[in-house]
Amino acid sequence: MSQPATAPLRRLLRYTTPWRLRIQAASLCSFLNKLFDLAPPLLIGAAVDIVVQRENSWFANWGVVALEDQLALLTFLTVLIWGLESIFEYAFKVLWRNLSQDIQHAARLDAWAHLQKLELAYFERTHSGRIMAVLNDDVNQLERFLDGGANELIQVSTTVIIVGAIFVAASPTIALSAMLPMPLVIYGAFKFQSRLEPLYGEVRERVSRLSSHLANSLGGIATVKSYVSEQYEIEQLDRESQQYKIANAAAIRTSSAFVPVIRMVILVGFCGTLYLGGKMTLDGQLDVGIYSVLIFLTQRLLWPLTRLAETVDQYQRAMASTQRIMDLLDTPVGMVSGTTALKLHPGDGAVRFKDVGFAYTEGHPILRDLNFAIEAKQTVGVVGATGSGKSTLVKLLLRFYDVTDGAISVDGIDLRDADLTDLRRSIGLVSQDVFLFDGTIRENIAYGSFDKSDAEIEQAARFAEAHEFITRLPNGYDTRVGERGQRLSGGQRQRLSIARSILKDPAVLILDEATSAVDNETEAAIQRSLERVAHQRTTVVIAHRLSTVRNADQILVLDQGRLAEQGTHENLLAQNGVYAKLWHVQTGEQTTHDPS
Ligand SMILES: Nc1ncnc2c1ncn2[C@@H]1O[C@H](COP(=O)(O)OP(=O)(O)OP(=O)(O)O)[C@@H](O)[C@H]1O
Repeated sequence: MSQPATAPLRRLLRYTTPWRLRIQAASLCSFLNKLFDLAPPLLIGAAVDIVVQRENSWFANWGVVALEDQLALLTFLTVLIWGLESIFEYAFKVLWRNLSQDIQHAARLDAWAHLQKLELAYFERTHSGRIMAVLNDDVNQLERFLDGGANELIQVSTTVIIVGAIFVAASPTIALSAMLPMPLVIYGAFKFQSRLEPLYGEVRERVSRLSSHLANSLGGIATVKSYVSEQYEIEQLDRESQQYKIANAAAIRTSSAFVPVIRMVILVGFCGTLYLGGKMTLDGQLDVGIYSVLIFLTQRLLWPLTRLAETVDQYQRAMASTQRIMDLLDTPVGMVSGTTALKLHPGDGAVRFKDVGFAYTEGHPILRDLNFAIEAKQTVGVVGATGSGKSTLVKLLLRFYDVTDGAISVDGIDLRDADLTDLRRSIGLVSQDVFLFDGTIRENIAYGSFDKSDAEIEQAARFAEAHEFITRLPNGYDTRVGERGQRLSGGQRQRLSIARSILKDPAVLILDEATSAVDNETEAAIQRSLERVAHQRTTVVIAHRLSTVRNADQILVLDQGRLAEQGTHENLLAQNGVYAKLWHVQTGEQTTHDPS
């Protein structure tokens, strides 16, 4: 959720406070560079003045009477001014470019760091493409503006002020005619700006939809191919891309009109200077030197003002991007860590659910009145029909979400009071959806346990019965697994994920359908390694196949979010309820307790 719309420039200035001194230095260099850049017309005026007025020239009035000395002074001033102009040009370029690099780096990193703090629910309601658009496009847009646009803005303003001042000093009448169109130009620029703002907002929106679409389709490329939906996907992208094109076309139509309009308005001022100044010079009311200065300066005014459109344009885009970056940075963190340390070691980890209720959306409870306790080192099976809330229960234990009612505690500490990092470090999750990062096997096993040695990584792999297949791979532990581990089989991926959990050495291990997607042989191997790992820690096993949890210390049977039954396999069969029915369906067995 974004904060109330504060002006983006103000938000940018607040964000860039640490760089304020450097921004001021860069702005000063931009100003000084423009100041010296505007001096050559004055030098031309002085040259004309020397050759026309000779001993009555401006220089002569300052005490330099000899013509040769006047020319020498003019040459010296030219070298000095051009030298200073070059020095300040170098300085402002280096300063602005380095600033733009530092700020874009910080913005990207801050946004990424803030994203890491946001709760799972944020990612469920926000498209990944939209997030990527902020981290890439918006940050780059800001970088481009700081790289060139900020300097442009300062230099255009400097030009208008200095040229205006020279005109007023030279001849208020001509200044009036030259500057007459200026309010119109500035009004026009702001008018354009306000018209462009929503248009660019729309363009940004379309870009993010386009990225979302791409990210989504690429993620499901195997499904696209298996359903032969390539043409459909092309048409979908065509539609999104068309929308982007249309949004851009509207922005282009408006922004393109600016330069021609401005040029024609400035022409009025230029003609005024030419005609009025010429007439006054002919009448002897204006020095010929000053007349030439004014002519050249009007030219100097023309181009920066025609570029004003581009600059305003760039500014506008940068502000739209800033708004989105700042919105992301200001997104409140919905899941605040508690302060109680929770240093669990294998052998600890008694879990208690007390009157727990939970709803993803208000009014639609998924879990209701859950009451159960898991002793430390116990293995607990959680079973129930699809959609009964098994995975949700695990998500609550990891505190991906907070309970709506009741409380969950580990070793007597309410999860909401516990330090979140401690809590998640104490819990290992092996789920059906294994996620491997695009890196080596070694990096993937060590993910989250970055300080572990190669020997420990290998030992974890042996425990997970993964070592053998890893050593058969061309580069062993250094084999790259590809994006999302695509180059490995499902069973291999699952074994790596188990190795990762073993290396983490958590007090509480959660297996969410960990073996449901693998063949019998792999399942047996995985079961063996899991049993080895499970016996010394609290383990929660979610399974559809009841045989997986048959030996658990207790089994929780969920039915539409409620705890329908609870007990050991034998107890539950004896109860002849939901569990017993499921067992019969899965095994085809009748039990001695079955009265039918
Ligand atoms: N992020 C979510 N937002 C909204 N509803 C959700 C979310 N995740 C799950 N649900 C809903 O919660 C209910 C329980 O889902 P859950 O994944 O916990 O069931 P499950 O018992 O693990 O199912 P399965 O055995 O199919 O994995 C389902 O009705 C599901 O639609």
